[in-house]
Amino acid sequence: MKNITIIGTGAYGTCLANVLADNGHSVVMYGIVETQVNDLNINHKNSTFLGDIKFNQNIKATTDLSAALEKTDILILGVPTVALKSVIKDIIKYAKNEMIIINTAKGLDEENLGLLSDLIKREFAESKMMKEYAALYGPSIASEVAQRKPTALMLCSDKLEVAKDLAKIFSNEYFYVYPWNDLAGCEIAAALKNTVAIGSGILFGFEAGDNAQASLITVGANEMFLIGSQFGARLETFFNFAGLGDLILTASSQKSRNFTLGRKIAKYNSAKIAMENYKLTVEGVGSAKIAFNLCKKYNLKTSLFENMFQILYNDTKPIALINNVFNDVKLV
Ligand SMILES: NC(=O)C1=CN([C@@H]2O[C@H](COP(=O)(O)OP(=O)(O)OC[C@H]3O[C@@H](n4cnc5c(N)ncnc54)[C@H](OP(=O)(O)O)[C@@H]3O)[C@@H](O)[C@H]2O)C=CC1
Ligand SMILES: O=C(CO)COP(=O)(O)O
Repeated sequence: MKNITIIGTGAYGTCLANVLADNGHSVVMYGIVETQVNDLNINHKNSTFLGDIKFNQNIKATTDLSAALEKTDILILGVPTVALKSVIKDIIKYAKNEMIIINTAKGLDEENLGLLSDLIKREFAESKMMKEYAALYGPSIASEVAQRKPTALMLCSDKLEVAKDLAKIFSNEYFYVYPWNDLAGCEIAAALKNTVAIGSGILFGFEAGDNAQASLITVGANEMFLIGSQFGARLETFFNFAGLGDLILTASSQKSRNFTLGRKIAKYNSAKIAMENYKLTVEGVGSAKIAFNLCKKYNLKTSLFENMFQILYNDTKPIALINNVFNDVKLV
């Protein structure tokens, strides 16, 4: 049994804490909001993010990072991409021993137009506190995981043996975790599917039809691979749970925040107004900008990512997506 620390008391961190506590591990969550920490310790709930769902009573939560890192074997990063750098700096300050780091944030490194794994490895390098790096990706809406509904994912690490060992720690009768070693492919797929989901939500909001939505998801999958191949991503990854699975889920489920933002963009006929009115974590906005800049850097022609950038950052009317996205598509 492992000592596992989860950074962030948000939706995803909490549902993973539940899986790991169900598997008999010792789980401590670190959060910055005292009411959330108290809610977890006293009521075994996370009312802010997951309503009335009751969690495993063995989960402990704290606002004391030093205490949270007392005996950590495995550290799970459960905060959004924008918070990663500052969180890692704090972790290094209080870390007591070498840890396996598992990232769950679905994003990319905006500053260096690179992978989050490279950013995280770089941030930890000098401290020598990172024993191994891995990431958990796949179709896993937090509320469903929290309700112990069947979910299948990929545990990715450059080293397949490490991925196999970690997959066992997460796996149980409702959480099916498969080892995989194409980290670049999983990360690109995880980050970019969110932008595709916003686009799919826009089409849904405009009642463009199921044909259009399925076609948009297809364009998205092709362009995700095109961008991913610049990082050495493998085509197979775009068919596994981290690739196809998460793309289908996020680009079609009304439980997805990215898809929901897209619906609101259609409703308000403006991305700017929609974003002002929707304050939940939506990773696809940042990914759209990074994808656009990656395409410029590598001289790639994409239709969906170009249109999504214009809609999200230049207040182009969202109807442009329907008008433009199927013109001159490049398929793999
Ligand atoms: N929700 C889901 O279904 C899934 C999410 N993910 C990914 O997981 C990542 C986290 O998402 P999710 O849990 O949904 O996000 P939420 O918005 O639900 O929660 C984020 C949590 O991180 C906390 N946080 C933010 N900054 C810091 C910080 N500096 N130190 C400590 N805690 C901090 C937030 O605190 P505060 O409340 O104060 O903002 C909040 O508790 C995202 O990249 C997302 O894409 C992956 C799979 C599924
Ligand atoms: O990544 C997710 C499911 O796998 C969660 O999607 P949203 O962030 O769009 O809610």
